[in-house]
Formats: sequence, C-alpha cells, structure tokens
Amino acid sequence: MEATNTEAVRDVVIVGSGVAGLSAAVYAARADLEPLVLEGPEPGGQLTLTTEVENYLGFPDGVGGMELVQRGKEQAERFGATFRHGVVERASLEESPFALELSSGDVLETRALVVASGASARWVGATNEDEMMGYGLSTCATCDGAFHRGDDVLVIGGGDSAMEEALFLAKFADSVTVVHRRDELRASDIMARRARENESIEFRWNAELSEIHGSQETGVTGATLVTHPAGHPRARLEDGKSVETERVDVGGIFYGVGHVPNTAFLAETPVERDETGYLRTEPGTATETAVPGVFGAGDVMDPDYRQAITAAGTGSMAALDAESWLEERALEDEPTPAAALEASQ
Ligand SMILES: Cc1cc2nc3c(=O)[nH]c(=O)nc-3n(C[C@H](O)[C@H](O)[C@H](O)COP(=O)(O)OP(=O)(O)OC[C@H]3O[C@@H](n4cnc5c(N)ncnc54)[C@H](O)[C@@H]3O)c2cc1C
Repeated sequence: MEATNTEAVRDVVIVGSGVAGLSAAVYAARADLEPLVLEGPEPGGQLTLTTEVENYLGFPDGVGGMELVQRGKEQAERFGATFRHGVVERASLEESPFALELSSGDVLETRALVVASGASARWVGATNEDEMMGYGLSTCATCDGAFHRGDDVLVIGGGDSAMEEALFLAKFADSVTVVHRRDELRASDIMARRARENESIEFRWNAELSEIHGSQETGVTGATLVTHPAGHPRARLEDGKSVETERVDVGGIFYGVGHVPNTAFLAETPVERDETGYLRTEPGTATETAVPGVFGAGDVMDPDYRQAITAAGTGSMAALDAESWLEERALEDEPTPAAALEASQ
C-alpha cells in the first residue's frame, strides 16, 4: 500500500470519532502530537443515536448524545486535533509507520495508531426503526432502561444479550416481554434460567417485531408482532401465510440481538481479534495490541461494559500509551554518542 498523497507521516491517527476516539484525541492533542481523527461512517459514534445521556459524569441534568460528542470534538480541536471524514477500508500494520487506505483511495501514514472504531448494534429491520431509534427504541438497556420506569417494554432477541437487557429492564419496567423468533432461547443456561425465574419477564415465542408505532414527539407507543408456526419463521413470513399479526401497546423497545465490532479493516493485519471480531489487547496491558504502536480503545475491544464513560477512559489510556510508545521509539532511534560522532566525521 503506497501513500497516494503528499501528506507527511503523522505521529498519531485515531480511527473513530465516538467517545473513545474523542477522548484519545484530547489526550494526544494535549501532548502536542497533533492527532488526526478519522470520523468514519458515523461521526460522533453511537452516542449520536440517543437523545439523553444521564450517566456521564459532569452533567447532573443529563446531556444530549449529540451535544456530548460535539463538545468533545470542540475540546479536542482546541488543543490541536484535526478531524477528517475518512473511512478506513484496509490497513497495513506490519510495522510502524503504518498505512491506512481510506474509501476515497487516499493512503495515510502514521507512526502510532489508535483503533477506536466501536461496535455497531444489530438492528432487526422493523418498519420505522430508523425514525424511532433514540425515541423509545434503544439498543442499550443499561443506558436507557431508567427512562422506562413503569412502562411495558419489549426486548427483541433470544441470546445472552437479550437476557441481559431483559433482566436489567425488569428493575424499572412494569413488564418486560422477550420476543424471540424461535421456540427456545439461544442464551446460556444460567442467563435463560435467571430470565425465566424473573416474575416481571414474559416470553413471546415464534414471534418477530415487524413495525414500531409512535413518533419522535410521542416516543414509542406500540409495536406490531407477527407470530408464526414453530420452526418456520422466515419462510412463512415471506409468503404471508400462517402468521398472526398483533398490535401491542408498549412504551419502549430494546434490541438485544448483539453487536458487531467495526474491525473488518483489520482483517489482513497481525492485530488479533477474537472469534466475534472484537479487537484483542495483549495480556496484562490495557490498550496494547499484538502490533507495537497500535492501540485499542472503547467498544471495539470491550463487549462487556459498552458505556460512554468506559470508552472515554480507555481512549485516554490508548493516547497515553501511544505517547509513551512514541517517546521510547524516539529514544531507540536516537544515535548513540559514538554513532553520532562517527556520522559527523
Ligand atoms: C441508543 C444508545 C444509547 C446509549 N446511551 C448511552 C448512555 O446513556 N450512557 C452511556 O454511557 N452509553 C450509552 N450508549 C453506549 C455508548 O454510546 C457507547 O458505549 C460509546 O459510544 C462507545 O464509544 P466508542 O468511541 O468506543 O465507539 P462508537 O461510539 O461506536 O464510535 C465508533 C466510531 O468509529 C468510527 N468508525 C467505525 N468504523 C470505521 C472505519 N472503518 N474507519 C473510520 N472510522 C470508523 C465510527 O464512524 C464512529 O465514529 C448508548 C448506545 C446506544 C446505541
């Protein structure tokens, strides 16, 4: 991969402008590393999908997701970070300086790289989901569950993610109905048992969410579910036969069908990923990957916590680690006094 433009090799490029990338940008910029942030397909990241963030430190009255990331961007720019609308398609990470190929065809070079490309929640394809995401439709119960005290809510999915969402929501909601397209759960035994034993959680088997009702003014007010004979989910739905359609009144819908880490561009690199694609850090380190000089931050390496504050935390750690790594490398590259003397003769 060869650089196709005349840009100088950067010290730090940060892939992703969600909270992790922004936090890394603030730290790297304050260390005078003039980081470049590639904003990717979703500038501002997942937080832009929520209208209200109540659990981020420093905002006692809550803050809009968009406002939070906008403020973070301004903060990073104030210290010298620059932002660019770039999506990384491929990376060459054998050794520093690393090369990143963008979808525009441009190739950028950087000595250190922070991967903060996040994870995207899977959506189910129900009618109206684009409009309602963040308005009563959510992919994060720990983030938005508290807004649904006393509501009847749906959780879509049948695996561990869905059980986690349902169990968390059961603390706030009046009732939680798990809608699953099969007639048995895919979740681990322990998670399935916990959900089944919880009196606030009910199950709707062989069912799929087809439409979300409500508006951005009213929030979610209901959902259309289609129920089909066991064992024939997709086929029967497609020919429109043998399905029952029912509208239910609910105040919230949570997707619990998993997340996909945005690491496809790392596929041909030595950076390690787990079987589901999450970036793996080296044992005993917080952000270091198998490639010296490449650091991970935020949801892209964290399938467990997935919170803005944890993403910001690891973003700052990745930038500090990148700074130390660049300093060590500069020292290594510095000629010894004897070599310097020889070179001057
Ligand atoms: C609906 C919803 C509500 C939420 N509410 C809360 C809440 O109230 N409180 C809370 O703490 N957390 C909340 N979260 C979770 C929080 O948003 C995430 O934990 C956080 O955004 C993770 O930050 P991140 O920077 O790691 O990744 P993301 O926010 O996922 O950002 C990833 C970034 O990487 C970029 N990117 C991806 N691929 C590429 C590529 N190939 N090249 C370049 N760039 C790329 C994207 O464009 C994006 O800018 C919520 C999440 C959702 C979906």
